[in-house]
Amino acid sequence: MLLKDLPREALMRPLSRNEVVGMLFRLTVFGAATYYSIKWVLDAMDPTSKQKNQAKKRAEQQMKRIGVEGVRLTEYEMNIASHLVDPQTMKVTVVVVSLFFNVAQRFINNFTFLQVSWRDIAGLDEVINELQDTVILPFQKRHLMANSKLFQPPKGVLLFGPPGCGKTMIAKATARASGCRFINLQASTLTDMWYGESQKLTAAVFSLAVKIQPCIIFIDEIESFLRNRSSMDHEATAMMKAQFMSLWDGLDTSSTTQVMVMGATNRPQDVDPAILRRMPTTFHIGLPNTRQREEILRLILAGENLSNAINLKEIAEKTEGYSGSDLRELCRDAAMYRVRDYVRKEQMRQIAQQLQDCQEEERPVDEERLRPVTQLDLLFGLDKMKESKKATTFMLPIISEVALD
Ligand SMILES: Nc1ncnc2c1ncn2[C@@H]1O[C@H](COP(=O)(O)OP(=O)(O)OP(=O)(O)O)[C@@H](O)[C@H]1O
Repeated sequence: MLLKDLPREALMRPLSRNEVVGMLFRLTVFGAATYYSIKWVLDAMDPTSKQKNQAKKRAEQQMKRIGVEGVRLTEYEMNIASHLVDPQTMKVTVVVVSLFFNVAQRFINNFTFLQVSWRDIAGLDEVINELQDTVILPFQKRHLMANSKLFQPPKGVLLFGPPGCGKTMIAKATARASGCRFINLQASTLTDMWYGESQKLTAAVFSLAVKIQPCIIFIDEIESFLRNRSSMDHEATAMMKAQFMSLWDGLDTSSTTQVMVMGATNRPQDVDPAILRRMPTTFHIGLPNTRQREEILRLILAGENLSNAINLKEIAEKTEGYSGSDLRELCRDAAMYRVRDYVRKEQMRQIAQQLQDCQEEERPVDEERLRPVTQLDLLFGLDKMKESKKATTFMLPIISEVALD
């Protein structure tokens, strides 16, 4: 029946109460159905929606784990919250909170769990003591000097030195000792974004840090992100750097803000001077000397089954120019020799048994265990490392000549 076929009185008569309620009900159901259908279609078209939801959940879990509850976060802050590290367990969960597919992909398989405290760092007592006085104490004892503008943690700290010498470990242990929350910010999180998104994320870094303070924003390889400005910089990059600095300066407006930016770099000469000015507290984490190398070796090998004839001093003396990370690699190699020996012995035993066609004999308990690491293992590991170092030094000019594209 068409509208014009209805009698005029039927159209003019006022609606009864039940009719109005019925109509409102139908309108509500129709509105809700339309809303959810459109949402469903948009979600189905958005390739990142599943990740967004997972990310949101993970960010919430992460916030709960570090003891922050009831704080409302924006989408961008959620993204940054995924880089939070629990200072007490020092567990970092790099999770997929990124709202952007390409960046999310990079984090997808990157679940890492780290536990770093001062006890895991050897040979850097002087740096640790200095950090204790200048950075950690102001965070730990903030209740004592709440009104003092002088006794505040520095707003910027720079750790610099060659690769593999413990800068990242120091940063994480500092956060743990000071009880700060720790945002482990990778430059790519901010720089790979579409135009405009970088700025929103940069703002989110600081707003999140303030919401969850006390907080350390850690930027590894800071020179890749805040390098010397040049006229060749992309407009978006230049704007993002300027915004980063202005937000950083903004931390100074309140004496009660407990947020610190900590950067680490192997190339301080490449860091923008304006950034260096904002990090007046610097710590040089250099290559370890003989005594420090011996301490690092002792720490790395602690808990391992070592032969009584081990002489770590000899190894420390023979590893001039090695970083802590090199020493760990050397020890790993040395420890592997005994595994290889064990496997070989096992294979020989099986072959011998097959040849004799005899039943498996009961083996003495000692044969079930790995033999201790010996001095010879360490010396073999050292030789191997020297060879590979020589090869990389030889390869470097060749590699640098190869065009990257
Ligand atoms: N002083 C140290 N004590 C114990 N282990 C160390 C020390 N220095 C380095 N290491 C070992 O080397 C590894 C790398 O250290 P870390 O990542 O902190 O170095 P880094 O200076 O930040 O390097 P990069 O500049 O390449 O990021 C550590 O996981 C640790 O095993």
